[in-house]
Amino acid sequence: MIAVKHLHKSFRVHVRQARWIDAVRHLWRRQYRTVEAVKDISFTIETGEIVGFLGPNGAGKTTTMKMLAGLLYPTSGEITVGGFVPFEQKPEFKKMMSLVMGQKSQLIWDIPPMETFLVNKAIYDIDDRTFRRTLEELVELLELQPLLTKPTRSLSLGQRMRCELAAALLHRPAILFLDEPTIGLDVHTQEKVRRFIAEYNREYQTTILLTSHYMGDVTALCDRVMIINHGMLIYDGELSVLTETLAPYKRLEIHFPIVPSVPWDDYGEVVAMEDGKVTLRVPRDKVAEVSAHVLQHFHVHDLTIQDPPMEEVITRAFQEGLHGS
Ligand SMILES: Nc1ncnc2c1ncn2[C@@H]1O[C@H](COP(=O)(O)OP(=O)(O)OP(=O)(O)O)[C@@H](O)[C@H]1O
Repeated sequence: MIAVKHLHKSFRVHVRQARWIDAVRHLWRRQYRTVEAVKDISFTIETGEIVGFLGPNGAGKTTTMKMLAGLLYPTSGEITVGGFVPFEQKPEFKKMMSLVMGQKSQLIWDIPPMETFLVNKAIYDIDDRTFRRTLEELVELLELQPLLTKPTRSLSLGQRMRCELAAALLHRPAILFLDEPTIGLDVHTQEKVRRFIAEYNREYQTTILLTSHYMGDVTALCDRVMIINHGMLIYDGELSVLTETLAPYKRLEIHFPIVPSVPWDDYGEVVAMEDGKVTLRVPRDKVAEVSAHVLQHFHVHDLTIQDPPMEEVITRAFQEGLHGS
């Protein structure tokens, strides 16, 4: 569905002078430098996949997404999305994809969302029946009924994002680029948006590329992740493999009425010792044995086994400079 080969994008940026005298001198002779935002990345994404696109700030995620959506022209390399070359901006291409940016609204600010939906209906040439049916379904899934006729500017961030998603999906795109769709939303709304994306993908086999700084989005939605750092793809593979390779341990949280006074270091690395709770980092191959031992020898209220926090795994990926699999 999406194929990217040796993609590069560099920007020519004006160098600002720190001293005013240099700034004046360079008014006539501006200095430029080249920022290589994306350096030789290649990947393919199959129909129906949800792929997480991760990386620190400035890594090149948005630049890549904009090239995939046809908003930026690559410096070199090839992109095909659903058989189209995005920057040619063919009307058929625009009808098959949508780009949602958490930081940028496509809703018209001064009018209610319903009016933007009607504008999109005209732009995408959606017939009345299909429009009504699709809108009905999106209104129900995203709980939009009370929002449809309120001015967009009066909506909360979460309400607006739900309307953004509806606006982006009215023409039933086969491909969805989601750039930080949950940014700034409260935990409850993040959860709602996530559930919606998962359901929508299941129902329509929509191909989704998602960037997010919230690991909850990634763990809930993506089996596969691509990690980009300094414009280069450093990992492309299963999220679970990444976790197992970079964090070959699990977290054991054990709750007691009173924490027994024993050398917990013998069981694993002690991450935290709190009132009534011990958190251990235990190698994956020792987890079953340690858990069984603890349950057998102590009065335990509760014991949970968790994967290490995703933030930790991703940070390690950047530090260890992984190479694409
Ligand atoms: N229009 C532009 N002109 C000049 N430089 C740009 C432009 N757009 C992006 N860049 C630069 O390209 C690099 C990659 O930026 P990009 O926005 O793609 O990163 P990102 O991974 O999306 O970061 P974030 O998570 O902060 O959104 C950065 O160094 C950025 O400053």
